[in-house]
Amino acid sequence: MTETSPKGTVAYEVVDRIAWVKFNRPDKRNCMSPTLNQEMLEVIESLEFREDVGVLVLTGEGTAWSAGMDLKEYFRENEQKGLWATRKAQRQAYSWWERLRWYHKPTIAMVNGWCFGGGYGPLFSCDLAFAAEDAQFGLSEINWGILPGGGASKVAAELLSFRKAMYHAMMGENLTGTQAAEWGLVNEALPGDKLKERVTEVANVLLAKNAVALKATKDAVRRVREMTYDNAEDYLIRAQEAANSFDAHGRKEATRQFIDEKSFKPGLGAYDLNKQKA
Ligand SMILES: CC(C)(COP(=O)(O)OP(=O)(O)OC[C@H]1O[C@@H](n2cnc3c(N)ncnc32)[C@H](O)[C@@H]1OP(=O)(O)O)[C@@H](O)C(=O)NCCC(=O)NCCSC(=O)/C=C/c1ccc(O)cc1
Repeated sequence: MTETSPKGTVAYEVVDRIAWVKFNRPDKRNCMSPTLNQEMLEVIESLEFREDVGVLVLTGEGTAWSAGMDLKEYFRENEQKGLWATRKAQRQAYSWWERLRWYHKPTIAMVNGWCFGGGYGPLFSCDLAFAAEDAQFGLSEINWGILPGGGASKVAAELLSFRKAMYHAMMGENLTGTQAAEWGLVNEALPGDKLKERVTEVANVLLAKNAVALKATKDAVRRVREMTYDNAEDYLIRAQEAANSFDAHGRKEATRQFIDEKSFKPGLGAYDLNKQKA
């Protein structure tokens, strides 16, 4: 059953351990107002540690994923109120993107349509991203006279080559979902009517993996990007040991199924979570 946040800017439902969370301002192409940012934080926080949630998918109602920041409510109205209001609105936006970057469960962006500017923040926050072939991605900031702020330039520089990031940020041209996949902004592009099926398939693969190891893995990939090789090696030893203290049995059970029972090969798939011996 679909539920909505109190002011209706976010819709969500949990089906078979997948939380489908939607930007829900289709009339405004799901642009992010301060209300949406506040409500999105509350919704994702409420889902994060629910036992019936194993994966979160972020998508959009209607023709847009998100048309970026709300130029009226996020920018103009806050600028009129003063710096305090601008800073507050920034904190509201950045805090849910940050929360999502380090989310306890795996996260997937399912980009169904328009994705502009500020939308690159949550796009990067999600661990994986799948787009409709005809979705449109753009750093449109240059087209209305600002730089790609709110992390958008950083996302372009993180996910694209230097030349492509420059072109994308400076030219104000859009990429289709297909091009976004070729450029590395998203993992894959699919026909719109196949998008949900593929995302569900990916989510189900993740649901069958060891959840403690998945959280450690997604954090590790984000953290090591900024480390030297030696620091990464050290961090990964510690992260592995910390993960083991939360899940002492998983690795031992997987080893048992591989070495003793010979019922699976780690190189070819995940061990059976349901077989754990007492
Ligand atoms: C191509 C779009 C996405 C769709 O076109 P459409 O399907 O023909 O729809 P409409 O343009 O008719 O839009 C429907 C409604 O949604 C509204 N809308 C549609 N995007 C918007 C919108 N970003 N705002 C505020 N109303 C909108 C639009 O004004 C209109 O409102 P209304 O006339 O009342 O029905 C078009 O709406 C459009 O170009 N939108 C603007 C995209 C855009 O440049 N986004 C902003 C990028 S910049 C950014 O995000 C900044 C990041 C940032 C982050 C943090 C920071 O601290 C600093 C910076």
